[in-house]
Amino acid sequence: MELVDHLRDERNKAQFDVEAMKVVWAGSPQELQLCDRMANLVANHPAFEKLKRPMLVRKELFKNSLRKAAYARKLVIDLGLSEEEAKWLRFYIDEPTYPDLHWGMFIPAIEGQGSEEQKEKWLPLSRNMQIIGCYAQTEMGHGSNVQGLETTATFDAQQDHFIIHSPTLTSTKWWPGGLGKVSTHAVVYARLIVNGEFHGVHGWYNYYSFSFFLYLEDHSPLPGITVGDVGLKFGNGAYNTMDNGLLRFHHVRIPRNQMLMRVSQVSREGKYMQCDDVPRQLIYGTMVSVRQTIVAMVSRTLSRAVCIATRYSALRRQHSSSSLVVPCFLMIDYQSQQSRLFPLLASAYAFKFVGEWLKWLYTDVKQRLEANDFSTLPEAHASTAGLKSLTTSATVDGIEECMKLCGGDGYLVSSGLPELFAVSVPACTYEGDNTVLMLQVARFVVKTVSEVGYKEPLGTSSYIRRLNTLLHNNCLVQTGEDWVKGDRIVEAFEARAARMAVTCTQHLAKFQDPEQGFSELSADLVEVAVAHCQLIVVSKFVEKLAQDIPGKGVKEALEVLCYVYALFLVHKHQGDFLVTGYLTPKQASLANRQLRILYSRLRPNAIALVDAFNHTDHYLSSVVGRYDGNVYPNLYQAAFNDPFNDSHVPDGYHQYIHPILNQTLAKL
Ligand SMILES: CCCCCCCC/C=C\CCCCCCCC(=O)SCCNC(=O)CCNC(=O)[C@H](O)C(C)(C)COP(=O)(O)OP(=O)(O)OC[C@H]1O[C@@H](n2cnc3c(N)ncnc32)[C@H](O)[C@@H]1OP(=O)(O)O
Ligand SMILES: Cc1cc2nc3c(=O)[nH]c(=O)nc-3n(C[C@H](O)[C@H](O)[C@H](O)COP(=O)(O)OP(=O)(O)OC[C@H]3O[C@@H](n4cnc5c(N)ncnc54)[C@H](O)[C@@H]3O)c2cc1C
Repeated sequence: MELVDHLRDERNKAQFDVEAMKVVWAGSPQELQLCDRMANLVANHPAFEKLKRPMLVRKELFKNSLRKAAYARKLVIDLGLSEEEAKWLRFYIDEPTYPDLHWGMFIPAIEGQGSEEQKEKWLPLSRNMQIIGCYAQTEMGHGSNVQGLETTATFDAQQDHFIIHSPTLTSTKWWPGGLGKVSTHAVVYARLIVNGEFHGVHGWYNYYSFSFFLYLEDHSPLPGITVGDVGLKFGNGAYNTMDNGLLRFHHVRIPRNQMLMRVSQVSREGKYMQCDDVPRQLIYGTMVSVRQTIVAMVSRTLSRAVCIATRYSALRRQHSSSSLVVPCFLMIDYQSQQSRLFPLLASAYAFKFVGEWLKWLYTDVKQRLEANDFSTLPEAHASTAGLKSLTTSATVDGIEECMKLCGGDGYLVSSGLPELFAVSVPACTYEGDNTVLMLQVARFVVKTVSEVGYKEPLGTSSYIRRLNTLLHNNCLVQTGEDWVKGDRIVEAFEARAARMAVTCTQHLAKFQDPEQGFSELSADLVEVAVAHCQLIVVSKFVEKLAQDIPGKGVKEALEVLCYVYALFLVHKHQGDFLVTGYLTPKQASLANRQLRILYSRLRPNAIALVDAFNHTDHYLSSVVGRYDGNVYPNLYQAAFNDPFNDSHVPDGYHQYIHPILNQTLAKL
């Protein structure tokens, strides 16, 4: 049967080379080839079917996810896949499961915080999955406030042991992924007590289960340990494939050498030693690593939602305002639809490029940390925390908007959007609540501003070096066209960020107690941090455009996206730009007018731009976002694929509907 491409006319409108854009989106021809191979491996393997997921009850769902993880592991071994390939394989399976935490947090925690000897001993076991680990930091009473953790690790010099204990209910470890049912091991964060003295929170390599090797049938916990799952979470399917767990210790003994000893050590004699040249913040290092990974991945999540909403918008017709009878307008041709959709499309590209940059920054920091150079850690912390916060919040809001952009059909599970929303929304909380992370960025920015004159701002804060110019020179834009110049846009974002940061720093200086000031001004400080982070995203997009980008029309299409992203933000936050005095109302309205012109330039490329994401239909798992655009017959069929339609007479019909119809309710 011949396949009909319902989006062919839209595809023919493209003004750029889609294959070349695919390379830009993927990062390189090699990355494109790798992702394509892994995506198709998953799409073509029946083990990874996922459409029935939302219909399954938790126990079936969980078993199903274990089966998929086991198949994935088998494929990794059978096909001899590299760690990078295995990572993409897991990504395209598209189901949160214990390996995410094992590979994403447990192993990095040992790598970053273990001594050489510890790494030699535990890493091979972990990498071969002879043990499965998780990252147990959060407690029932303490998530954001890591210093407040209550679990204790008391050194017993006589037996050369640590005694791990949960002294209160609120000290129960609460939320760690993979902990509830699967892991055999955990990196546990606890307060160190040596000779009755507290030494802050540290990480311990700990085992809490009898089943050291997975093939043991008995998976009951060790004496003194209570472990379980925290319970059903938001959205059927979604994050319920993960066994987020709870864990309590009752005076559990572990050998002294299971304390992760890179940052500090306890000797056989019970002497606490902090390594002089290693900052304490390194125990937070795993979080920096995962926040970077989240930013590297988040653009794919947003691109998926945008791909679905763009394809459906380019197919579905609605009535024009002049004729309520003839359906003529494609949804995508409504200005109002474009003004909601195109900034999200531009954001997906913007987040991709900032993610690439952050990966570079993190790789550099990691190499420095290995060589005991900690100078760039604060910048890495602020950038990973801020960008994780900015991009996940925008992505989750974006998915919800895409759902609405598809009208009623977006709300159907078969659109793929509700599950995508449910699985993504905890990203605003896990790995650091987004507001708490923005407050960390604000601390960094305010500190940088306060130190001007005696400490040179570096990296992402180097614009603060030009504080005088940014505070006193106002915007030079006179026409709409003036707004589509990279350096002008970056300068506008720099001026806004600098002015907001200086105002907040001045307000803070009025408080005698800086912490009280910080607390009272926290809402403003979050806005300062957002301005700083948006500047990073915009400037990295502009820097990307300065590179050599091959392919017919590719650079031009990216330029439009970059300006859409930036001018959409200028419009959305015009209050900031106006209040700081950088823009006049006339300049702000020119930005908005230019934005509309950019939407019309983006319009013919819209479908090609989402095709360039190279998503398979399996990954999208969306009837309305199908590549071939053959939506309506499949939407109809999907309704009948729902087991609820197996019978015309649902359970309970005879019992509860007949009495109403027969007016025999008294018999109930
Ligand atoms: C939208 C869809 C996206 C999909 C993407 C899919 C990708 C998949 C990838 C992956 C799968 C992941 C699956 C989920 C996994 C979830 C796992 C978890 O959730 S693990 C728990 C995380 N828990 C937190 O994050 C707690 C947050 N709290 C904190 O980090 C701290 O407590 C903090 C920073 C809020 C406060 O720390 P203080 O109490 O020590 O206080 P202060 O004074 O603020 O900090 C002291 C100094 O330390 C620095 N600092 C703080 N954190 C740092 C860090 N991480 N690195 C370096 N320095 C740090 C600060 O800048 C400050 O420095 P100075 O003294 O000013 O120079
Ligand atoms: C799906 C999921 C997976 C997770 N996986 C893991 C894991 O593998 N390992 C692990 O250890 N943990 C994990 N967590 C826990 C997660 O890291 C915490 O939920 C997160 O750090 C936030 O902490 P909290 O839940 O205690 O929120 P809270 O800190 O109680 O925050 C609640 C509210 O208070 C506000 N708030 C808190 N502190 C401040 C402050 N100082 N200033 C201003 N406002 C503040 C926040 O903005 C938020 O609005 C996971 C959580 C989820 C949802």
